[in-house]
Amino acid sequence: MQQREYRLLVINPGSTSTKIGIFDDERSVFEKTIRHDIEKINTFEHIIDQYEFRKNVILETLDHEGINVSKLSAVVGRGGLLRPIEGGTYNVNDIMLEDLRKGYSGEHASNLGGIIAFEIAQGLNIPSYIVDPVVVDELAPLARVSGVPEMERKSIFHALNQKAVARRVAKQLGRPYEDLRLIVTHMGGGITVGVHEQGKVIDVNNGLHGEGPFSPERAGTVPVGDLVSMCFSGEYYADEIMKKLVGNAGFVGYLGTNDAVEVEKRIEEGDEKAKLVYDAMAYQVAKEIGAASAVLNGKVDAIVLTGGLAYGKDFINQITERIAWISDVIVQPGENELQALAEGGLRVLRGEEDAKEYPNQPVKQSI
Ligand SMILES: Nc1ncnc2c1ncn2[C@@H]1O[C@H](COP(=O)(O)OP(=O)(O)O)[C@@H](O)[C@H]1O
Ligand SMILES: CCCC(=O)OP(=O)(O)O
Repeated sequence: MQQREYRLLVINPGSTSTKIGIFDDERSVFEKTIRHDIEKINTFEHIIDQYEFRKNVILETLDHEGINVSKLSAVVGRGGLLRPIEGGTYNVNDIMLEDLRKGYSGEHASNLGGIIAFEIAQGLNIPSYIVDPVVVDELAPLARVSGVPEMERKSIFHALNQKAVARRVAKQLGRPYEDLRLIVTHMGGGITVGVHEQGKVIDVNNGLHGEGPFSPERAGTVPVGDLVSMCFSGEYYADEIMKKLVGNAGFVGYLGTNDAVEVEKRIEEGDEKAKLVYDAMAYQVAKEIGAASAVLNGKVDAIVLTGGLAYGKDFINQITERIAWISDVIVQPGENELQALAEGGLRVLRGEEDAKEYPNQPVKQSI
């Protein structure tokens, strides 16, 4: 049996699931995806209200598996809607906890990653970290301009998995990530299409607050005039509109489920509405990839399709049919987030990298 140096608990709260893993150094010894029903998630008014529920689910799962947390060296969580920052591994500190609790840049399940990691680690007197949070911001100045002076485009995306998968693909292609021009499309509860150039994500749709394709639970880009009318119809409070767009749109809005497997089952049973919505999501993803290819002047080394939805064969076929003319399409279903979290923590534990202190140098705005 190989001797381990470090044992890490890694925690990845997504919009539709909580994923956890135990890593002995780089080696995964336990992984579990705990899926959450939309009905259960909808019983909580705010993301922070899910704290006890998600933490208990994690602790119960570990207990059930007979995993003794007292042997851990560190806890690493996926982080959250903080201020825009550069990528890397960050210590969970007080300012970060405050920003995660209030949702500095909005509400998303990943806000809970740092908070739960901190709570578990504190009880054990070990460090807690977050790695490449969803607010990693490497946008080019051109990509920041929205067209409305009061609004700047923001970088909110699956930074952790997009970077991890891009590096994995670079390895497969035998080239440095920094030399490649990639379009990485993560398709999970949210969908983000990132333009990777010289090792940076220079443009990406804001996967949370209404940009890009609709997703299992989010609206993506919507007709703006109609949205303004809805906001001022007198029928909704602001937080109701936000929940409609983020959480209750996409599959959930049209079909009442965030589960693509369930949608595929309905299609097989002849449900035409399910088919139209599923096909429309594939269509919108392909359209966004087409737009991303224009950012790179059509010179694209590879298009990568990843995330839970990439397991859907028909979904991937539909997207590929529309984009294969642009470049090679590489499908990497699922995600590499647990491994990426573990590796980010290990780099710091081994002294290969210093943990960054939040909020170190917030990213500059362009105008
Ligand atoms: N085998 C599969 N075939 C099709 N879709 C799948 C499959 N497995 C998971 N999915 C879908 O992927 C989506 C979740 O993706 P995931 O990346 O796990 O999301 P998140 O991390 O945002 O919770 C769900 O809609 C789920 O139904
Ligand atoms: C907030 C962008 C990242 C995201 O959408 O994550 P999930 O797909 O896990 O909800």
